[in-house]
Amino acid sequence: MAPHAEADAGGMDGYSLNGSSGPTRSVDLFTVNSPDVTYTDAHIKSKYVYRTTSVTKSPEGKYVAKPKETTYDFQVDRKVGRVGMMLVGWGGNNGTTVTAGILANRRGLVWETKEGKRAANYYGSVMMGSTIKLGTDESTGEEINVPFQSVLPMVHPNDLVIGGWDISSMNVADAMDRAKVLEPSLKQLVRKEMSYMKPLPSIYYPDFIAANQEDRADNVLPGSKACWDHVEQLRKDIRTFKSDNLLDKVIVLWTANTERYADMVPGVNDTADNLLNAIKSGHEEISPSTIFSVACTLENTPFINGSPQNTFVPGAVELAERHNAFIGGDDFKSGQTKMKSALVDFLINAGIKLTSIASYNHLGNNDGKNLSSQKQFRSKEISKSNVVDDMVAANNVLYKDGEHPDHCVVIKYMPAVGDDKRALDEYYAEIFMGGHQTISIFNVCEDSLLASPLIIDLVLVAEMMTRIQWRLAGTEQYKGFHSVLSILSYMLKAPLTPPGTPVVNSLSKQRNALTNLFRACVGLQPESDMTLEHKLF
Ligand SMILES: NC(=O)c1ccc[n+]([C@@H]2O[C@H](COP(=O)([O-])OP(=O)(O)OC[C@H]3O[C@@H](n4cnc5c(N)ncnc54)[C@H](O)[C@@H]3O)[C@@H](O)[C@H]2O)c1
Ligand SMILES: O=P([O-])([O-])O[C@@H]1[C@@H](O)[C@H](O)[C@@H](O)[C@H](O)[C@@H]1O
Repeated sequence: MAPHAEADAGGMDGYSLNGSSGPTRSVDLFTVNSPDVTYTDAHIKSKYVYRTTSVTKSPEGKYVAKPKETTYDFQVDRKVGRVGMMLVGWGGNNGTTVTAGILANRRGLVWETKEGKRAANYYGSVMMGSTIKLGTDESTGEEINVPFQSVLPMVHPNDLVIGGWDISSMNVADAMDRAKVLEPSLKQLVRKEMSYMKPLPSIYYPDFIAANQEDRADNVLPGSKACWDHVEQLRKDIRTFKSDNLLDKVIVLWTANTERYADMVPGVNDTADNLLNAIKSGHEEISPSTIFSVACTLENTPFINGSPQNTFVPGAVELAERHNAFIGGDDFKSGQTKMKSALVDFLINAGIKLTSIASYNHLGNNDGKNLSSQKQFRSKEISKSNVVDDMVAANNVLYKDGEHPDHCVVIKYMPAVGDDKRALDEYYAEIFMGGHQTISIFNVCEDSLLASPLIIDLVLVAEMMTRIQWRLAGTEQYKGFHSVLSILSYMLKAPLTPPGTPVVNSLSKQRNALTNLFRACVGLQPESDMTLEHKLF
């Protein structure tokens, strides 16, 4: 097996060497009994009536709301196949942590901590750790909830074959030590397997990440700016990883350092053809993450950006659309911002006028070190700041056009705290009759233990989307979803959406979109939570 690929995990799938077992594989937990749903060995086929409300404005300025129905046919490929996950930045805190976590779950490991035994789990993964309401028990009326991962035939994270790249040559076990995230008692149980895992050399363009990262860069391909050889090498790496591990498909995910924003340069990154030509001519404004995006698109391999930089320049999006390749991003929504997108949703939808948000955090990991450089911080400041825009704009009762809460984002690098990020937030709001409400939050968490489950969710949902097709009822041709996977938004701070479509940051709306798409694929209507059955009798 190729050295960079995951060494033989040693453990057996789904069984434990220590008596516990990881999350069950909730396959075939339920079927839908409906004339609109057909199950074959190969597919789940559903007919779905999508109901929306279209609004127009009358000459008198009144809104006119009109119910609208569109009927779609969905088709889900039930064959999961062998799936690979290639991480860019595999040797980082997130990369090593998610790798150790998957190995520990695969083997159902249990380890000692000062608070006693701990068992492997997938807490923090919405797919593996949460449920959705299936319906109501016909006889008792109680809610029936099922694991999110059971709604559609998804790849189980325990089965992911892991590989990737890093500009640091350190093997993934030693890099796990460097990350200082996991308990020594756990690390010793996965160390041997991870010591065989060696990141592939990557592309390193110093100008895009902090200068303080240079001392890690001992595993780099020749060339310090864009060149076509880099695209071809990454494509070859993906093909080799796929063939060496007998994979049916690979998902590539960027969890490498935050890059500075790339300038938008007409004639360079504004169109697909210009971008391809700019790479061939070695233009200095093409970032490593955009090179990865182009390479993945040309290999028809989904590429997800877990960092805040503008990887998906217009040319990269157009290229993905041209090749019907999937892309998604940006920036894992892990802790402080996830909380913000829920709290702001609650406050504003409760009619409370949020007037200022002060978001401060400090952390001492390598991500924090990279973000201590202004240009890289600016990328993060943008993704952390825009998360309230849609919720504010949706409430014209509280906010006049253009009015919005004050919002500041501060990130400081404090080596002493390592990966244990401290997030301090103050939310200040106007309430009834001139009153004020101040909400202060102090949130301490190992940043990588929040981000790693999101990596799993992003890979699982992106892989699932490669097996879902749709057509308008009555037409012949099924096709895939738009190249830009906005359905991934729940896991991301700055959701990338198809050009010209709105960005939704509200955490509840994002989760509803994910839930209801999965329900639609098995012919179920959205859960309205009206529970009329408990009100009309
Ligand atoms: N909670 C979180 O951890 C969180 C949340 C949101 C976003 N992020 C983002 O995820 C990314 C990774 O976070 P982390 O804590 O793992 O950081 P990290 O610094 O520990 O890991 C990044 C890794 O990327 C490698 N790298 C840098 N440039 C590379 C390149 N061109 N090719 C391949 N490897 C490269 C580095 O050597 C390092 O090992 C950062 O951009 C961070 O902002 C993290
Ligand atoms: O917790 P969150 O708001 O999603 O975002 C985190 C920031 O608070 C932190 O400063 C940064 O280093 C992480 O990469 C991550 O982006």
